[in-house]
Amino acid sequence: MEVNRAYASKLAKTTELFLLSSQKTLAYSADSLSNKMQDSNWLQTEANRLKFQIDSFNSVVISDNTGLTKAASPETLNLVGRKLTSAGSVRALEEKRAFISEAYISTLKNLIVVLFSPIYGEGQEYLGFVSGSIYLKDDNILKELLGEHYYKNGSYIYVVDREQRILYHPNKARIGEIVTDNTGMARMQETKEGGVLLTNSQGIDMLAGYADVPSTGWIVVTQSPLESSLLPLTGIMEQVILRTMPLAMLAFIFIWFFARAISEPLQQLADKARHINSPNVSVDIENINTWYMESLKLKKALLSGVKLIETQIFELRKDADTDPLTGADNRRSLMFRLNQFSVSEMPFVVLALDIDHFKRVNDTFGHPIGDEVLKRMTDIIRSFSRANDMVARTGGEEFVLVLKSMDVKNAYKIAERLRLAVFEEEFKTVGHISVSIGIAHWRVSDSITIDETLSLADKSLYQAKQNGRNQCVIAS
Ligand SMILES: Nc1nc2c(ncn2[C@@H]2O[C@H](COP(=O)(O)OP(=O)(O)OP(=O)(O)O)[C@@H](O)[C@H]2O)c(=O)[nH]1
Repeated sequence: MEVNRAYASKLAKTTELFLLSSQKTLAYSADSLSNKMQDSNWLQTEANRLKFQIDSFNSVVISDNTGLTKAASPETLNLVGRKLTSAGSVRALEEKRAFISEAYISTLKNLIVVLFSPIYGEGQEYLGFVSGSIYLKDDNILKELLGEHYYKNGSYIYVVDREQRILYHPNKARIGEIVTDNTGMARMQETKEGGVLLTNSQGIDMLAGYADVPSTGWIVVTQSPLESSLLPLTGIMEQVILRTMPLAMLAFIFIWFFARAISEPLQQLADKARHINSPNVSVDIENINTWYMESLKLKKALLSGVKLIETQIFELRKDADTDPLTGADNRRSLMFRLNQFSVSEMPFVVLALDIDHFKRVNDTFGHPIGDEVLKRMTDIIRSFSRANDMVARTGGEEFVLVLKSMDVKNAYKIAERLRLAVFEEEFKTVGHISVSIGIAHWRVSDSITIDETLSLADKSLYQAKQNGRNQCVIAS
């Protein structure tokens, strides 16, 4: 755009110079004719000189103050003796001063621009004018200057006057046309010189540079298609992309690896956080490779969270499985373990134990003392259990001792020893008490359920109570 502006500016200045010097030539000639208006030979010679000495004008006319042609060159125009009625001539006679006309259609039907210079006599009386016409469509210096430019990339030059009439254009047919559909025209008329991105009458985007010719108000426009201006850039862009591609790929791969290395421990930690209740989650978290400080901090936070949860779960589980007074397992826990034994076909013996006349203990010594008896009783029963056996409190003063992998005979011996141990115990405040024990055996070969086994043990216990208490009874 700037290149176009500079070129348009140069052309506009050259045009201005040409017009001013042409006008000076006419003015000088007009001066020399002040006392020669009656000499038609002289006038014709002068007209020929102006026409043929330089190529500024396509025709030269010398008129008197009535518009009558006194001399015209080339003579083939046959204007001598004819009255001039064209717009320029009428204006020249009226204004009696030097000026450059707007473009108009001449008497001879040419599209012309005419330079007028008045002729004054020695007493300053108006005698007529000398005019030089430039035919916009024919050859002349101005056409050489403005009309002929050859570009390969679709650039071209045109000139418009104040009325936006085209004076020069590579397409001759358009000369004389008024431009109406050029989006940059208003701006050009307004600012006189500059650059503008416009859409021309063919709808093509153009980068235009423009400059005005001050003496005529013409605007010289040099414009190039936007697309052809950007075309080299596209090539450069392609080259830049091609050359930077390997580096960009390398950078991309590096970033990808690095991002993966960063995200991997986070991903794994998030995965473990999602399955926080799975077994061994702490070990899994511990094994995650947290190679940078932030992930390490996250791992530690997660581990302490897991530990807290595990502790709480352990506490809750313990609460759910144990009897709060004695710390023995409760009925829920008992059933769970017995079912486990049954599934794994592990034989066991159930001792259902009930304190005799416990109501009396409570009634005599009070409930808190009764509680102490229950706790001590638990300890005694526990002292008869082995590592994988189980002590459960199943009711107020009822207990169950489960003896794993044992036959009834041995179980009975243990039950008897337990009963005696209780009987011999000196309970604090209370003194001696006794227990009754019902014994039931479970084997997979007997095909009885856990509930049936417990029920059998209860029945035997009931039998022991019926038989007078402080004794052991084996289920039949
Ligand atoms: N101190 C205390 N007493 C309890 C608890 N749970 C139940 N008991 C009492 O245990 C007693 C059970 O009485 P009973 O079922 O009549 O049986 P018993 O007096 O032991 O008589 P037999 O079993 O027939 O020998 C009741 O007095 C209950 O209040 C407890 O947690 N603490």
